[in-house]
Amino acid sequence: MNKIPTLTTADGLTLPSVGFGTYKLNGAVGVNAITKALSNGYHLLDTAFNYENEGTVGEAIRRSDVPREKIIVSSKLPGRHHKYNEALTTIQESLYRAGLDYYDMYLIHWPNPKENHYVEAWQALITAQKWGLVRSIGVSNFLPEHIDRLVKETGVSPVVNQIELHPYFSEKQLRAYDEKHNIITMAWSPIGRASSMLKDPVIKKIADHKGLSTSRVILRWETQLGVIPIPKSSKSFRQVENLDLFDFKLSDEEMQTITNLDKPDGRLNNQDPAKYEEF
Ligand SMILES: NC(=O)C1=CN([C@@H]2O[C@H](COP(=O)(O)OP(=O)(O)OC[C@H]3O[C@@H](n4cnc5c(N)ncnc54)[C@H](OP(=O)(O)O)[C@@H]3O)[C@@H](O)[C@H]2O)C=CC1
Ligand SMILES: O=C(O)C(=O)[C@@H](O)[C@H](O)C(=O)CO
Repeated sequence: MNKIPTLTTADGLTLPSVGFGTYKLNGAVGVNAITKALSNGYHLLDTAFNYENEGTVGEAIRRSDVPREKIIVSSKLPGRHHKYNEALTTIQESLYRAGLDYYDMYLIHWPNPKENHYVEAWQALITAQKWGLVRSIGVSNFLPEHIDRLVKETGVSPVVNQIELHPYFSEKQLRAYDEKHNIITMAWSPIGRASSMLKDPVIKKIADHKGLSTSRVILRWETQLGVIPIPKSSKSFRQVENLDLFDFKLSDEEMQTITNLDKPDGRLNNQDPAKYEEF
């Protein structure tokens, strides 16, 4: 397998251009899957307070042969703890759960604009970074209006925005906004949670022509867009497949053909961050 390229955040953190999603990987089964992912070459792990598996991630890191300092561990603040003091306590709890001294990246999971405490949450992340609890800070599911407000009220920009992104929802405008503001876009559910997207005839035609699986074509499309996909798999052979993206390329025409699959209602579960709230 070819070496995995890296991207560098605005504040100097080096990120592998593909990460590993851990939602639903819990307990002993989760520890085995995540330890395997580390040995298969994933050095960016995505977790969240709400996944209730930060302990699982921490245990996998301890069991792995990969040194802690070679791994980017990223977690997320839940919507119910956006108030400043609660947010700081939650980040500390997140670290205790994982048994780690620091996170490399910490994100606000959802903006929850009706609750309207996300600026306070951001101030807490800024403090956590000053205290050395987290190396870099970012957001997830934030729209430009939410990020503009963070920057206006605190002067500090997130370095990452993790959003739903796959061929049926390719987020052209939000990607352009992130790029303009030097924010790296990460793609969640990058293969659409193995939905019918993996059988899409347009993607399948490109995949068949190149002798590849549809998941590899989709993940390669994302990396060529400059986005970091974080596919999850409990199976070692799929983990390997999903990382094997760097010995082939999609042509400009193939890229555009996949981008054209975008649909306005292409979200998997209709989770529009302007309205959807998660606690
Ligand atoms: N910030 C946010 O709000 C959100 C963040 N996330 C993050 O993004 C990560 C990835 O998204 P997720 O929702 O898990 O969905 P993914 O798009 O990563 O799909 C995961 C599903 O695809 C299957 N799969 C994986 N690889 C293959 C393959 N090569 N061929 C066929 N099937 C495959 C997996 O099954 P199996 O395990 O059996 O291989 C699993 O069912 C999450 O784990 C989480 O870390 C997710 C949602 C929201
Ligand atoms: O996986 C995540 O990070 C989420 O935010 C999930 O809650 C996701 O949105 C979901 O699965 C909701 O049903």
